[in-house]
Amino acid sequence: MSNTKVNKSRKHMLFVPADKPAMYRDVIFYKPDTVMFDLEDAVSYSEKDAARNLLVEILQDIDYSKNKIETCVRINAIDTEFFEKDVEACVKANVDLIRIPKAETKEDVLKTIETLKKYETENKLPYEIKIFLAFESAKGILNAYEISACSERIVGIALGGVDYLLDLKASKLPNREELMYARQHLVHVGRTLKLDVFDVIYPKTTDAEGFTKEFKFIKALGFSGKSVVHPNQIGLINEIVKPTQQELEFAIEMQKAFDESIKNGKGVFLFKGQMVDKPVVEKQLEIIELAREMGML
Ligand SMILES: CC(C)(COP(=O)(O)OP(=O)(O)OC[C@H]1O[C@@H](n2cnc3c(N)ncnc32)[C@H](O)[C@@H]1OP(=O)(O)O)[C@@H](O)C(=O)NCCC(=O)NCCSC(=O)C[C@@](O)(CC(=O)O)C(=O)O
Ligand SMILES: [Mg+2]
Repeated sequence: MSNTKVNKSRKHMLFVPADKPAMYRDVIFYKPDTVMFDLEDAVSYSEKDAARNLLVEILQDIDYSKNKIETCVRINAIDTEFFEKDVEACVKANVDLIRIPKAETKEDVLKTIETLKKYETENKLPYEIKIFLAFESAKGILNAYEISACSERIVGIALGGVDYLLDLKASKLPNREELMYARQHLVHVGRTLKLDVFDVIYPKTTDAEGFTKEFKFIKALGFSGKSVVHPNQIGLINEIVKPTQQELEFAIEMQKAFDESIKNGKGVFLFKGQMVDKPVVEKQLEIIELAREMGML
């Protein structure tokens, strides 16, 4: 994973409205993989400047990377009066990532990156801020591959379900069937380009059962993780993805058996009644890696 200061895979990105000072410190206890301070839709027009100033002030003070938390800021779109100041603030706040909302064209994303480069150079930033793109419209979804492939800075993509439904003039179905096309399209784009792929927010913050069902479903579709709006949802994701002790032991045993088999010149063999070859072992290696990240090893 391409990441400037924090080196672990992303499963959750926690939205924090950038105008809520009390939430900034609490985030350290919730331990999201990525904290995403929002300057866009969670902040009202009258508070945009104050929120941006607060963000720079607090991020110069708190070092989230010490707690292995990656920082991201969702900026306002390029066609707003806030855009340029938001980008400058991200550089001054030394963030790891910028999330570009409502991405629709390659040209706008490239212009955003040019603006970012200008401020990085002016401020002599010693690293490159990476980019996460959110697709939130029919046009964005259709152009997603071309846009996502336009720069090496792009490390992940996300589906913004609330705005997407508005744009599509669609409504929520019981199992979110209306999102299937966009979800599967973005998973294909993300996996082709080796980017993280993030699913829509789940707005019912106290519905653990509904959240768990939806998270298991989107993991099975191939998503890396989910944008979340409440700390409760971080714990739920950790519980779902954390391998059981039994799964971990199985993975370690299979890896050992595979290494032995390779030494003996055999690429395929039977392990506990199951055929095993390279891709089967690679899946188990993901479990071992995740267990390591989650402190089980
Ligand atoms: C919903 C609510 C107000 C409820 O708060 P409440 O305080 O009533 O909740 P409580 O349960 O009482 O909180 C218990 C304790 O946790 C603390 N706590 C709660 N949430 C926390 C948090 N996020 N970060 C840190 N701390 C938190 C709280 O401060 C309290 O701390 P304490 O007082 O010390 O006990 C709050 O969660 C919240 O603001 N969420 C983020 C909302 C947001 O950013 N929306 C914009 C992004 S989506 C969008 O724009 C759509 C999108 O664009 C998306 C896309 O593109 O993907 C699209 O198109 O789909
Ligand atoms: Mg949105």
